[in-house]
Amino acid sequence: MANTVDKYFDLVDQNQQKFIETLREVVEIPSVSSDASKRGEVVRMGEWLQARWEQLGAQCKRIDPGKQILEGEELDLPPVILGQYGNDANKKTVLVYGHYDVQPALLEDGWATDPFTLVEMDDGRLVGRGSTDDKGPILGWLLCAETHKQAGLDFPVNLKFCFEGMEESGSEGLDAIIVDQADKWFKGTDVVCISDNYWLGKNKPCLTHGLRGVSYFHLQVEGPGADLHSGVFGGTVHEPMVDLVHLLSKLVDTNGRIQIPGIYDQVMPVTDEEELTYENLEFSHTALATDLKHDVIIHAEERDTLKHRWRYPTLSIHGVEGAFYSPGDKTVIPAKVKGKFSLRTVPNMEPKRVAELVTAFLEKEFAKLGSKNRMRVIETHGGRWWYSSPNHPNFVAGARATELVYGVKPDLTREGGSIPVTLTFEENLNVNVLLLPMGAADDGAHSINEKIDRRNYIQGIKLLGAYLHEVAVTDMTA
Ligand SMILES: C[C@H](N)C(=O)N[C@@H](Cc1c[nH]cn1)C(=O)O
Ligand SMILES: [Zn+2]
Ligand SMILES: [Zn+2]
Repeated sequence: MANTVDKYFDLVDQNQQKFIETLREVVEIPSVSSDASKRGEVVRMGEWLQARWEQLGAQCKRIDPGKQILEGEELDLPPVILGQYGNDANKKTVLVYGHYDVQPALLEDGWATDPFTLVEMDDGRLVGRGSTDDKGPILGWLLCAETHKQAGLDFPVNLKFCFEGMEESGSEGLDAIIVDQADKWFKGTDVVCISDNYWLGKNKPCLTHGLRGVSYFHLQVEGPGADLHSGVFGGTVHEPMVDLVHLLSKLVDTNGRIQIPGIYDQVMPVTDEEELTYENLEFSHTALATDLKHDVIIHAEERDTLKHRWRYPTLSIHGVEGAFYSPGDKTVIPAKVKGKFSLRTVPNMEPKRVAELVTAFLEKEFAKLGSKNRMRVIETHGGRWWYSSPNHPNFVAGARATELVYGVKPDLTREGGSIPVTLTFEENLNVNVLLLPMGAADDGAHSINEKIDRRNYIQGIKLLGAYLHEVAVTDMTA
């Protein structure tokens, strides 16, 4: 094994520039799943992936999950690309998952360069939307397989893959496909690996064994039939935006404490054993404050910041649809506004209970306003939290691979973000799932100037390959 892996590492080093060009090609496809006008681009990205894997000899199956209504338009959901690369009864079978859709990005949001053009900076940052979330990592699996084939190296496992184009918009349609394909396409899977999250800092790699869930809400307040002149109607009608701002202000206090009664009732208490897991992690408020560009950290202790990222629920307010937001001064009373907020959920919160508590609270608060406007709470998408033991041999394989590539033992972390499909794989395939991130803490996923460092991208391609070689020689039944 050592010889093959060394050859593989050498080839990855030699092909660095080519791999960056491949990343450039996919960043140029603006596959934004939340934007109806970009749906064709999301599909094009899925087709790009399928074509490239088929060229390599993988057997692929495209599943179109159905329709969705977005911005009042009926749209085809982007395809789920399932694949099988290699089918040797003597090898283990690893299923990898990733997503080829990205978050929205506009130059005017504050990007220094065009978000859909990959730019390599002097300090090694490869800047472009999707570079770290999740186009870099999904290319990692492809480039690993291509490199083995080009060099005539034996591929260590049978690889199954599942790539979706709706992760950033609630993975609509995917759960049903996984349930349906559990005994078909996914049959024979020994372990699952997902590369779609980030290290805790900039230098120390990690393995991740937990994710928070997400419950996303629209709070709609509707009043008059059309926007009104504030000089004529201000002070004489109930304004939807005024009601909405009142309601949004009740959800969470300025120290991040959720104000919805009952929301913390289902949260698992911290045990002494869990306390120990916050020791010796490579995480510092100094580094975090630098990444944030301004010290806006609420908590005094690092471990409290991590607890509020990993194991306590949080509530964030994202935006208001229908409100005036352009430059300049418009004296309008918007007729209908939608406040958007989400909760990140943790063990043992149940999504149904969360929705009930949120709705009951907002209805009560709205009633107190005595407004003649109409209010609705709509849960638009959700995903469940996931928590797993990091003692499974799949994690041992991930740790060995990390040591081989980076020369250090990885930290064991949980992730504040959500990858809803993780639990669906675990429950329906009855196998262990490992999260093996490629990117670093300061990559700026979902933010402006998203990047992946050249180091993380190239070493990450090695890491995914090394992991597959380690799985091949690790007893997964232990
Ligand atoms: C962690 C992962 N890379 C990610 O960014 N997940 C998203 C999933 C999501 C849910 N609703 C919209 N997107 C996230 O955690 O926000
Ligand atoms: Zn992602
Ligand atoms: Zn994301």
